[in-house]
Amino acid sequence: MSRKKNPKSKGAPAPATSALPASNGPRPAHPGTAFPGLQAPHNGPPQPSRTLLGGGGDFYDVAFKVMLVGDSGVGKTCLLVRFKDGAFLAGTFISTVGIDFRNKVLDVDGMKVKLQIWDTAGQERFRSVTHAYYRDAHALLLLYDVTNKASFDNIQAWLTEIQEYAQHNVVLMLLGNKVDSTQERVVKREDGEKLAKEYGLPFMETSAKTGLNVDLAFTAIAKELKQRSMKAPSEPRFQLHDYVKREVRGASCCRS
Ligand SMILES: Nc1nc2c(ncn2[C@@H]2O[C@H](COP(=O)(O)OP(=O)(O)OP(=O)(O)O)[C@@H](O)[C@H]2O)c(=O)[nH]1
Ligand SMILES: [Mg+2]
Repeated sequence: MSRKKNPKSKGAPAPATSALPASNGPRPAHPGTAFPGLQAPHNGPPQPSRTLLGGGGDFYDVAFKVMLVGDSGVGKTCLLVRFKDGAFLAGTFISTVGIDFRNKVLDVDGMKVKLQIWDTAGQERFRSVTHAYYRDAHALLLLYDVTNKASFDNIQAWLTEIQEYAQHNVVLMLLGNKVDSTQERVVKREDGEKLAKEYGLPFMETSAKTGLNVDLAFTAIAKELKQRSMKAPSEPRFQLHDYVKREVRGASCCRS
């Protein structure tokens, strides 16, 4: 992934031209066009089609683009790495440059759902790069860091940005990350819940370090997107809020 040492401790900003997808997936000609399985442009309802992606043998029925957004350092890259590889990136914080993505195919109730997950740079100087990608996102995971009050206070600004640049029907979820850091916590779970309720968002606390609720966050998004993509769903409508409330684990719990 395109990662760069935190500029707070090092030199000049990298040029925005480094904001290209990495070679770990298909390289789109334009943002949001890397969906061979999608029949509709941008974020219109994707039509199922069994597709073989690249040489990796990744069959899928339907594909969606999910974006991770939030302040620099909240743990977007770590969350993605935890979900994709089941590992935690400990040690020196290496800030993402521009934008990057990883693919993961999930089995959602018998259907192969491919998530193309875009990991954005939280740093202000890459904001214009990120703006260009919002338009094609089917879902957004908006993160703050429970040990960083400013990242929580900035959620409102992120929501304004999302309102301006994302599709009006984008699936949005609020995540309070780093709940393993109990000593350093400054944002209470209730505060996150209150904010989420105010904006009508599903909410959960996560830890990229322990894996708490990480799979759940992506699975919930995949279920919602899959349901939306089906013209005449045979099963009862998936209720994202109810599902999250039912499945979410507390920070004191050890399950992921
Ligand atoms: N304790 C703890 N540390 C975490 C967690 N997630 C991320 N970190 C640490 O927080 C720092 C920032 O994580 P990143 O994932 O690189 O943050 P980011 O949001 O991608 O930051 P930008 O790329 O600059 O936008 C790193 O030092 C991680 O090790 C977590 O769940 N728990
Ligand atoms: Mg990052």
